[in-house]
Amino acid sequence: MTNTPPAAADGARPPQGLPAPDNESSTGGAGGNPIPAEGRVPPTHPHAHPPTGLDAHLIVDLKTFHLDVTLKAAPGDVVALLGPNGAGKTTALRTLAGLTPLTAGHLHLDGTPLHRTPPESRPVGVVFQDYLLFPHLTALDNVAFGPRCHGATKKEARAQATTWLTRMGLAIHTTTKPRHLSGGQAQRVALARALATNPRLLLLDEPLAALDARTRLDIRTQLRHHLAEFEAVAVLVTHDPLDAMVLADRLVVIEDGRVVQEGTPRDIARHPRTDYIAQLVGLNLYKGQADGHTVTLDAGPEIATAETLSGEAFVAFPPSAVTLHRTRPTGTSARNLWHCEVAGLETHGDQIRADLTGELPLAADLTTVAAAELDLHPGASVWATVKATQTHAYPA
Ligand SMILES: Nc1ncnc2c1ncn2[C@@H]1O[C@H](COP(=O)(O)OP(=O)(O)OP(=O)(O)O)[C@@H](O)[C@H]1O
Repeated sequence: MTNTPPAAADGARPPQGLPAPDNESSTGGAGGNPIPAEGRVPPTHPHAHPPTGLDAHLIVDLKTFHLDVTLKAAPGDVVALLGPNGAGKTTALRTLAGLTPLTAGHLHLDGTPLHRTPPESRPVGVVFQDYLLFPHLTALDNVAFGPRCHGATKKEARAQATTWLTRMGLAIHTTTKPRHLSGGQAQRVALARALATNPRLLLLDEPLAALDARTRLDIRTQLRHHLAEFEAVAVLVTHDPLDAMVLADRLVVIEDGRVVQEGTPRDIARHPRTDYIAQLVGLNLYKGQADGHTVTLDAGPEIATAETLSGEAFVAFPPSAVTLHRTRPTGTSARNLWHCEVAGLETHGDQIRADLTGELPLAADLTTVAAAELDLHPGASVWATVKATQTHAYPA
């Protein structure tokens, strides 16, 4: 997500258009309520309706971009919005947060229309990518800021903040200021601040993007645990398919302002329906006309499949299912054989990924030793084989 709301990096402006925080450390226990009366709502949000979750049809017209996304989620669901750059994930999240107005459509949470409620009064918690912690406030006061904005007294807010920081394993950091927190600790403080308001909708913008690889692994596990315990709706935006698969129950893939596919991580990984998703989950994907065990691609060649289908179909197989040969193989049991040319080679984990063009454009993975033995280089002519049993065909 690239265009987060006005940053509070200098502590001057709070997230989500909320009033600026009082410096709780300096005002002590006395002091008046800094929150304007019109921005005050009860600390908890009694439901006019039983909690039914999120029911949104987000239609937003920006100058050169049109978003039209339907999102539904039951309490307890964790939904990940995935999509390429510029797809509209940020716009969708900002609209859910009330930072970008709806042009049309609706936004209902637990049966209540939210789009008529100002952002600061919505039962919505947001964790921004760069956390937007107030640098001059301690971890405790940063977290207490959430409930304070939702009308809690200073004492209540601090008690809630202490509970949440303890729950996040940060009890010993209550008096620490953000600059002395590690990335992972700051992330948890930001999550505690959002959760301390008892939101009915939790929004997370690239929650792990600012962390280094090692911290990311730990925090991903912890975040998964906290999200599993969260009993309202959580929506997160991420570029990272692993984060999405680990953290979310359901993925909603957005391309060009529209939902192109949604489902469980397993469904999406097994049945990608666009090139972007196929790339994301690391599969070669083709579309064509199925007739029995053969799918004839729109572009020409045929793929032999294990499944029997008829009509429009997708066929997918992983790059690891491809075997490369420098001369046309004889006596292979693989039913698929294509003549290709190496367009490029790159390291992919501990493998070499060969990008092939020709009869069928495809990606193939092989070991470094195999790549050396085959003397692969850009422009090299190769034969690719794939067993029908390693393909997966499904209706388009
Ligand atoms: N305030 C705005 N006014 C006009 N156009 C905007 C505005 N904000 C975003 N856009 C456009 O809307 C489109 C979607 O942007 P958005 O940031 O929602 O995508 P994204 O999926 O979050 O991308 P990324 O992954 O790069 O963050 C882009 O073309 C962007 O230029």
